[in-house]
Amino acid sequence: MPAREPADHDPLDAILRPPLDETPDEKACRVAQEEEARQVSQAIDDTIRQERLARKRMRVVRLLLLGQSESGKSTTLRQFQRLYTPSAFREERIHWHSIVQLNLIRSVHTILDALADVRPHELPSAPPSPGSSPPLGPRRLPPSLHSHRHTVYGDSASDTDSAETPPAPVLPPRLGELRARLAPLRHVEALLLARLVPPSEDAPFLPSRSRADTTGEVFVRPGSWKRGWRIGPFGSGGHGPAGEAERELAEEVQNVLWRCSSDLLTLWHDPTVRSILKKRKIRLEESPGFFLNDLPRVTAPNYRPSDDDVLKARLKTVGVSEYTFEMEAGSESGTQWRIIDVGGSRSQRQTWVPFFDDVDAIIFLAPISGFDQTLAEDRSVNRLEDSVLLWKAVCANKLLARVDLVLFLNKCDILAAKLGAGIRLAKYVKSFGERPNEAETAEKYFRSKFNAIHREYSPIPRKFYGFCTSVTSVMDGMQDTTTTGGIIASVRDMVVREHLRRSKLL
Ligand SMILES: Nc1nc2c(ncn2[C@@H]2O[C@H](COP(=O)(O)OP(=O)(O)OP(=O)(O)O)[C@@H](O)[C@H]2O)c(=O)[nH]1
Ligand SMILES: [Mg+2]
Repeated sequence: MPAREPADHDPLDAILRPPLDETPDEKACRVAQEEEARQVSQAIDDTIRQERLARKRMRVVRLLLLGQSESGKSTTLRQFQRLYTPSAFREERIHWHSIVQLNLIRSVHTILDALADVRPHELPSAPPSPGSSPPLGPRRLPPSLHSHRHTVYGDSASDTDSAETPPAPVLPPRLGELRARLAPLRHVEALLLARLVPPSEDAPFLPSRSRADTTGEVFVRPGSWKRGWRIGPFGSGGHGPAGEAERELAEEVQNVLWRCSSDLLTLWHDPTVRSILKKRKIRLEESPGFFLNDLPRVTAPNYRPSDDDVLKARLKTVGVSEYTFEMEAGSESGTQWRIIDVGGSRSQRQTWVPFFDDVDAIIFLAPISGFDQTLAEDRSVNRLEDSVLLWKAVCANKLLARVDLVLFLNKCDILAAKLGAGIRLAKYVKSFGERPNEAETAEKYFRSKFNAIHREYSPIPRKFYGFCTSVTSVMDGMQDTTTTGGIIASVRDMVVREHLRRSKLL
């Protein structure tokens, strides 16, 4: 057996030790080389230290927004912009002008589509009929309605049949005339879409129009739509012939809307229209991008979107958009934020995972008002159920085990409106049981359910941050955690705290 080396023996030392027969010249050369090497190594160490310090000083905070489509991710992002980079937010408001117009026109088309095949039982004087979708075959009508011979899709069988088979679809003539007068809106919609999406891009419509649901969503890829939309309708930006053409187009759109304005008001306030929408369970007021209650303002020639309009407007996200900004004010001034907003529809969700790697916190949005709705992309899936499954998956994800999750139980305003209108939560969520059908009780119930999932599925214990939100609200009160501004401020504090804790580990 070889003899054991002394404990402090360093095998490298023997190799690096200068030779015993080193001449004075060789020694001087070696010492000079060693000094040079030391300086190079010192410089490398300094660079690394400085980079680390710069990273800490710059404080890049990464925040990822997750949740199903229409949950409110992009709206939350806009709230961050409104609250922390208000001047940039104000400058961008003009870009939303045409999105609001498109949203408005889409609501109008939902009504006009519903008027295309009105059935007698949907008229206000008609007795209630079981279910919202009447049978399409011939039926016996109440005598008072037999006189209506005006049909909108010319059911020939009803014309030839005896008294047993009265005409099926009927539309009061005044509504037929309104429909005809509002036909130019189709053209305006096409103009807006062509202007919004350059010809090389994907078609901006998702093909999902149906009678019960008002989707048929406009989408554009992030970053591209504002480029095609540089010019506001009031001559902001854009010179030369292209700018002139853009301005003319914008004026034409605004003129048509202005000319249609009183017909639009008549249509929206018509009791027959309201009755038809109600019987078909079309609740436009609760749909994304609802501007029919703002008709005079939005159709006026001098219309400019307000903060509220920008938050209420609907533009579906396809792909991933990363918004980087520096806080303009407050103690966090200088902090760079990267907020990553992803598309939430099912086909978009595979884009999420690459962002799990380097994120300080996640805001997960669960729109609890969706308990009686199905996904636009899959009519067999209940929205609330989808949110619960997504939340479970996010909580259980090992890559996110050490990331703080913030839950926004969103669209509480719509939840309150639905329960207030008599829609019973227990009919859709059996476990809600006999609890009072009130928003406050429902919010508490959902909070505890989502909290329980968080506890059960998180790979390692972590704190639960859950808020009931209506992220379209412009109520601020930074100290008040019941307002959107207050909630976002406390999320910001939490995220910054977490970020600092992580950077200390660098
Ligand atoms: N009433 C109400 N509307 C909301 C609320 N949150 C979002 N909305 C509206 O719902 C619509 C959808 O919100 P978005 O922020 O576009 O949803 P998203 O999660 O980004 O959806 P995708 O881009 O499809 O993934 C918009 O018209 C918003 O104005 C809310 O709390 N209350
Ligand atoms: Mg979005």
